[in-house]
Amino acid sequence: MIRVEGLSKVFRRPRTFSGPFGTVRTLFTRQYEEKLAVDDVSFEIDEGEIVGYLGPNGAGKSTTIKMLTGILTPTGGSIEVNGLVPWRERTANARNVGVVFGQRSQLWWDLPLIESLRLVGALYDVRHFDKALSKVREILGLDGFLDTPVRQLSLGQRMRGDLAAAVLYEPPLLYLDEPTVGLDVLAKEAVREFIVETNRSGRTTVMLTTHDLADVEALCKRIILIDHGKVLFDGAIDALVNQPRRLVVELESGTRTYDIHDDLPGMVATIAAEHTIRDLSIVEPDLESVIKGIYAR
Ligand SMILES: Nc1ncnc2c1ncn2[C@@H]1O[C@H](COP(=O)(O)OP(=O)(O)OP(=O)(O)O)[C@@H](O)[C@H]1O
Repeated sequence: MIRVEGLSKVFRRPRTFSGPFGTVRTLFTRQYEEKLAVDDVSFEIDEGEIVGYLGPNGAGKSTTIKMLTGILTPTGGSIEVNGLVPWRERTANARNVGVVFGQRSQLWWDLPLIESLRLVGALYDVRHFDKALSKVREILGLDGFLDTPVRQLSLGQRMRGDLAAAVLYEPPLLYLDEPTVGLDVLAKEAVREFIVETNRSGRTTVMLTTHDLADVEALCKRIILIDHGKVLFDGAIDALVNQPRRLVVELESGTRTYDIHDDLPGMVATIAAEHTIRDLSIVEPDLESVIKGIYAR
């Protein structure tokens, strides 16, 4: 479904100067600095998968997604989405993908939600609009606010409207960039349920970017972790979390950690024979600490 190989993106921006006459220098020197936002990234995503594409702020996630949608042209490497090269066949590619950017709406701000959805329907040539709408309005619970202008919607309502617009034309692939950002727990739950249902009923492939690891635990079997534009991990979450528990001991010389395999009392006895143990604790491998550990490597 998605094949990415050796993908890179370099942004070139004018070098800015601070201090007295900084603005004038910026305007006249014409020096540029380069930022390698995505650096030799490769992965494949199969039909029907839900993959979490995770990384700290500035890691290169949105830049990758923008290249996958065709908004940005890569500096190097190749991308194929459903047999198409996104930036060359941008319109055809757009029909294959639904996109939600949680931080900003794709809807028309001044139009009532229903009008925005009608426009999406017309743009994407949705033949049986009423049928398509009735499917999403029920599952996303749009009824109370279909006639409200988008600018007056609460964040949770707006997100549901954006999700509706993204799936109205039944694309086989969804890119969701922080779809639960800023939502309360119930609204997050509703969005997650919608994603699961869309993936299950239509075999829709989902690539999800989020900082909320509860989203990841609820939705993804596989994650791709990136930082500084590079892939640090690509694999099953189970493999990450099914790591041994860790024993953390406070010794006089400082803190040490050990993987716990089987004989915990024996391990403690061995350590105690050589050191004075001040305190000890056992740490379960949760996703957050495992991911933090990978970033820190
Ligand atoms: N249009 C641009 N021009 C110059 N630099 C850019 C541009 N867009 C992104 N960058 C830089 O590229 C890097 C990657 O940015 P990107 O938005 O892909 O990160 P991200 O992983 O999505 O981060 P976040 O979690 O904060 O959204 C950052 O250092 C960012 O400043």
